[in-house]
Amino acid sequence: MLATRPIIALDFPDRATILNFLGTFPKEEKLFLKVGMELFYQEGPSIITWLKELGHDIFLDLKLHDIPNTVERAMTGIASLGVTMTNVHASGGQKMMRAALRGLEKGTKSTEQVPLLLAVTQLTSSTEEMIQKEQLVSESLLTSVRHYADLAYRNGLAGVVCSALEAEQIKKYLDSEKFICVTPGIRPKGSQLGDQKRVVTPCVAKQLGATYIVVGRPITSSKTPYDVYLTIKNDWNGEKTYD
Ligand SMILES: O=c1ccn([C@@H]2O[C@H](COP(=O)(O)O)[C@@H](O)[C@H]2O)c(=O)[nH]1
Repeated sequence: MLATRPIIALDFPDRATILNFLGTFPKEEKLFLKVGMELFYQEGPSIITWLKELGHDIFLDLKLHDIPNTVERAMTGIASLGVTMTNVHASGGQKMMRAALRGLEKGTKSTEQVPLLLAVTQLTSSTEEMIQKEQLVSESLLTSVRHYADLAYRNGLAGVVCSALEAEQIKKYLDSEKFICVTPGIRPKGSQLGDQKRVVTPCVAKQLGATYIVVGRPITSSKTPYDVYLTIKNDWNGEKTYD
């Protein structure tokens, strides 16, 4: 399985700004949008209903990380929103991951699909040095990411959030092509890295086995978001490369 549409990270403060942003896209273009903490905490669940009514698919990226009971109950609420994908931090542990799945199953209507549950491994803004010094991880970053992916896989999650740099290794390690690798830290050649550390271009992400790419600022900060979106989409789909 390989997604054709890049997921756009809608890191905006409110509905008015999104209306402006989406106004630069043709109305008939159905997008895969990621709603994260900034937008969800400002606008609340109604933002999801609204974006879905416009015909878009939603990845709700709240990265839950709490005790299993709390995460289970929160996920029941999230499932009722009808999102396609959502996530937890893998470092919350196996019990928490299983609780999250239970919550999603409880909250999903019998006529709808249970949202895909992903586990965030190591943030794409983290480096080898950071995880060793700040998290006291004694293994390499790749080993840590693979370990979290393995926990997610063995506990029935659909996939992980990781850098595309690790996607190939994860799939090999788990011997599963179906396991989803959703990869932020995507930067077309020449674009600003910002706080991202483990980055690749859309084209390289595909070669490395990413299932989905997540792109925010290269599109949302552009003066021509739709053009940039199409260029990234083409690069991801192998129709054009940057050099
Ligand atoms: O490891 C992670 C997990 C989530 N993200 C999110 O993806 C987007 C990336 O945005 P850019 O503007 O393209 O950097 C953002 O919403 C993050 O919260 C991530 O970057 N890394």
